Parts: sequence; structure tokens; C-alpha cells
Amino acid sequence: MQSITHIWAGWLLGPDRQQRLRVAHSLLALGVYGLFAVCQGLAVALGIMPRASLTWMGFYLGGALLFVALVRSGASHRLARDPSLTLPQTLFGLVAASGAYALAGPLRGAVIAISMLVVLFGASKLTPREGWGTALFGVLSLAGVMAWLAWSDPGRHDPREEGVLFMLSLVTAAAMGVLVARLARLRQRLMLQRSELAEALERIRLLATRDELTGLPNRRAMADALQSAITRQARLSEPVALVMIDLDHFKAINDGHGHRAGDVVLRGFAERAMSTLRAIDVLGRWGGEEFLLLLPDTTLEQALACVERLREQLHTSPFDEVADGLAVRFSAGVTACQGATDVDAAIERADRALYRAKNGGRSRTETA
Ligand SMILES: Nc1nc2c(ncn2[C@@H]2O[C@H](COP(=O)(O)OP(=O)(O)OP(=O)(O)O)[C@@H](O)[C@H]2O)c(=O)[nH]1
Repeated sequence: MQSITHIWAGWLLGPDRQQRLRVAHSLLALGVYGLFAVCQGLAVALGIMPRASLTWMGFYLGGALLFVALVRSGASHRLARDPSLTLPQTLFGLVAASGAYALAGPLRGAVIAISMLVVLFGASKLTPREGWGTALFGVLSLAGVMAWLAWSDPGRHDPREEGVLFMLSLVTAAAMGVLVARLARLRQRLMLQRSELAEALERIRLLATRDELTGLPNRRAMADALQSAITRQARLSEPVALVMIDLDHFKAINDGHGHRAGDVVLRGFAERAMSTLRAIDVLGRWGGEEFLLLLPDTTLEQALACVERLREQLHTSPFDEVADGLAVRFSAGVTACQGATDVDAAIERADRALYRAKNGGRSRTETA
């Protein structure tokens, strides 16, 4: 039962969430026009409104249907800046209400309220200026019809009555203009707050997962990436290699050129390394001058070749920005994680291999 409702809703409103809201809004307007048509039909049947007014019913129902078709088909996307066509729909509703005023006879006082309902319908999308503008348009179009009725048929439309009705519509329109403009401002403020919140959340996410100095994933993000890569390789039986990298004699760079220069070297190392890696490889800052490299779908031999490429890259691009010809070298410990699921054990193996590389004279790679 529920799936049939879903199928119907999907067919009627369309697949896109934003589009569904727009179509639903137009359908709601069409429904309200339909109910007005029922009331008008009753008034005609009871002889309160002339039979000729049914032509006007055809005009507003046809117009409302056309708006639903334009929004549902997506044509409004191509035709207008606002795909919900809120402003045209509001102006159309006001014209329809003004025409109804001329035909409503003794019921015309109610049409003033209907005009304002039309303005309220647009409140969810209109800007404050548009809110004011539509309220003004509503009252002016009603005033035009009132003046024409009082001038052309003063016997049935007493100019004094029309004058009082005009004042009523003016007061209602002014109040409606204020309300719609306030709603629009409130909506704009909410939208601004929502985008600021989204930006703040993105900043927090970056701060929580990125190393501020190098822009690389930090230790926590790296541990998460490792866990999912190792779980995946165990499921798919794909090889994964892990490389622990530590810059050699980094303290000497700090001591010789200053802490800032040390920072430049750390950033420069990250940039140089990233330029030699594939998009699926993940390099993270593990701490201090230590980096962890995750190489998915990579055997031990391929990992060793990757480390050599990185060495070559460092060799060919010295850190001239710190000191002319400054060469930075590193030691590395490589391990393969075939079939293993224990992340900590894999890191420990890479760490042990790195320790041996350091002890073996630095600027070299060991495996474990
Ligand atoms: N500039 C800078 N220095 C850092 C940062 N983090 C850690 N360090 C420095 O890195 C240096 C690491 O020194 P050691 O652990 O002795 O290592 P090393 O000098 O590279 O010696 P080996 O690793 O044995 O080759 C220390 O002086 C730390 O202060 C950082 O973010 N920026």
C-alpha cells in the first residue's frame, strides 16, 4: 500500500527533492483554486453570481494547471531564474482575484481576503521587496477594478461602498506587506545562518582530520584510513603496503636554519611526496618529522619502488627555499599487510623496520 503511494507521489511530484517541494506548492495552489471554483459554482447555482462568471473560473483553473505543468515538467528551470515561478504565480493569483472581484457581486468583500491569501502563498519564496511589491500590486489591481465598477455601474456599485472596501483592502495589503517582508527577512537570516553553520562544520571537520602545517591527514584520520584499507584488503585479498618515513637529522635543520625553516621543509616534503604518489595513496603526518604512507593494492616490491621514486624526487629537488642546495633525506620502514587485519601490528612492523633503517646508517629502506 505504502509503495503504491510512493509510486504515485514519485510520478506526480518527480524524483528530485527540491523539485518535489516546488511541484507540491503549485499543486496546493491548484487545490485551493479548485475549492474556490466549488464555492463559485455554488454561488452561481444559487443565483448569487452570474453564469458568465464561469468563464473566469476556466481562466484561473487553466492558469493554475499551466503553472503545475511548467514546474513539474522542469520547463520553469529553463524559462526563469526562480524555478518555482513564485512571483509569476503570485501576480497571476492577484489578477485572478481582481477579476473575481468584478464578478462576485455581494460576495466581493471576501475577494479582498482571497487577494491577501495569494500574497501569503508567495511568502515562502519572495524577497522582502517582492513581498511589498506584490501586496502593492494586489491593492492597485483591486483599486482599478473598484474604480471601473463605480464609474461604469454606479447603480449596482455605490462609489461610497467601493471607497470603504478600497480602504479595507489598503489596510489589509499594508499589514500583509509588513508580515511577508518580515517573514522574508527571517528566512534570509535563517539561510545565512545555515550556510555559516555548514562552513563552520566543514572547518571543524578539517581541523579534526588534517594536519595544520602540511595539510595532510593527521594521525587520527590516518588511523581511520588504515583501518578501512586493511579491512578492505582482507575482504578482497588485495595487497596493501605501509611505509613509515622519518626525515633524517631534521633537528639539525631546525637548529641550523630555525624552526620556521623546519616547517618549510616539512611542508615541502609533503608537497614533493604527493607529486610522486597515485590518487589512491594516502600520506599522513604521523607526528613531528614522521610520516605514514598507505599504499593500497601494492605489493612489497612495488612499495619499495615507490619509496625509491620518492628518494629520487627529493634528490632532484633540493630545498633551495631554505638554503641553496639543501638536501633532505629520509629513512623508511616498509611492511606488507597481505591477509592481516591488525592495524597496530602492521604499524609496529613498519616502525621496527624504520628503526633498523635508522640504526643501519639512515637514508635507507628496511622491510619487515
Ligand atoms: N620545525 C618543526 N620542527 C619540528 C616539528 N615537530 C617536531 N619538530 C622537531 O623535529 C626534531 C626531531 O628531532 P629528532 O627526534 O632528534 O630527530 P632527527 O634530528 O631527525 O634525527 P634522526 O631522526 O635520528 O635522524 C626536533 O627538534 C623537534 O623539535 C614541527 O612541526 N616543526
